[in-house]
Amino acid sequence: MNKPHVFLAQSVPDSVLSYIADHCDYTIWDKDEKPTTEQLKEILRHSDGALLTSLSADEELVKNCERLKVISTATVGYDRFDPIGLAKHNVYLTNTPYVLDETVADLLFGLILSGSRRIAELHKEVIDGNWTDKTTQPSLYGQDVYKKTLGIIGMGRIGEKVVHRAKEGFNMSVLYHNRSARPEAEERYGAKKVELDTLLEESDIVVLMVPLTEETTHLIGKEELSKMKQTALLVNGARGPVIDEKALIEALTTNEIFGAALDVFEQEPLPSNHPFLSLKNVTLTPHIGSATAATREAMAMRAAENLVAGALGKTPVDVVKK
Ligand SMILES: NC(=O)c1ccc[n+]([C@@H]2O[C@H](COP(=O)([O-])OP(=O)(O)OC[C@H]3O[C@@H](n4cnc5c(N)ncnc54)[C@H](O)[C@@H]3O)[C@@H](O)[C@H]2O)c1
Ligand SMILES: O=C(O)[C@H](O)CO
Repeated sequence: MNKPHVFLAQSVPDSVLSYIADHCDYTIWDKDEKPTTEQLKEILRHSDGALLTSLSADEELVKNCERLKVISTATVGYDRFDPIGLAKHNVYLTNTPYVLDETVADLLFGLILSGSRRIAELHKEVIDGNWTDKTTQPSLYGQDVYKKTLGIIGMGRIGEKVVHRAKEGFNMSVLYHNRSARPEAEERYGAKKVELDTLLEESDIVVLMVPLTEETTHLIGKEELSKMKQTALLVNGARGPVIDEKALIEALTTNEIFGAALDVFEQEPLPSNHPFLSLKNVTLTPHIGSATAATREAMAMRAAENLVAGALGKTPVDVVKK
């Protein structure tokens, strides 16, 4: 029997490629520039499945792809894909939940600690040869994390792992804002579900961990920032557009809040003239929430398992239901 054919828009680890090759024939896109929409349409017309992690897909892309059964992304966030549009043409969208939760929560705690204790800012002072008596003056003191109040917006898989670290490691109080109540987390961590405004007003550290949707676009803007404490830190591990960056730059410039620690941005990579780059009260990382060798390999394998299952005509484990 002929194997199904899958398209890989980017390379994958050898172990993952070998798994795919056991079940499918494959083509890998090996050019530096991404395929154009027209090239992609043509490729997908001849594919049973596709791994499109760094690309996007909607109804228009797949409407003439009779063979195509699955589009897999090696990410948990799927905001660049339209699961409803794909489903209209019997194409599953799959993502990679669970396997990255602990790793992303670790990074978020790195951002919390860096932002609160000014680690990135003072690291730069040391590197630049500016370690003088002034470096330890009160105006450069940080904020405590231990026993402070963490406000988590988006108490999902990753949000809960952040809360676990906050409670078990740092004895923090936890407020959360989520679409639905999480009674287990309330019982386990003493987390309290509150309205967004209350969370903003009462938290020392506000962490964003919601998916990017119409509803969460610019969830944090001028008005929301004005409700935060002047000593508060804003941490974004979700997606850049969840924050209105213009409003955040204003709040950081006028010290309306203490600082921000950000892994995601409205435009990625950040343009070289971006105002964030000249602010001191920010920690910036280049969207590396899940970027450890082990986790990225686990994500690639999970994406491959979904891809292969779909291409073979089975229902993949991680079908995005919207
Ligand atoms: N920085 C990174 O590298 C990185 C890594 C992984 C995930 N992410 C982002 O984090 C997001 C969350 O991942 P997850 O696996 O925890 O997802 P999840 O679905 O388990 O959790 C998201 C939570 O947000 C809640 N939510 C959704 N819309 C909301 C709204 N309007 N108001 C309040 N709560 C809302 C949901 O109820 C859910 O509990 C992903 O969608 C992705 O965009 C980023
Ligand atoms: O959504 C995800 O999995 C991360 O942002 C990695 O891109």
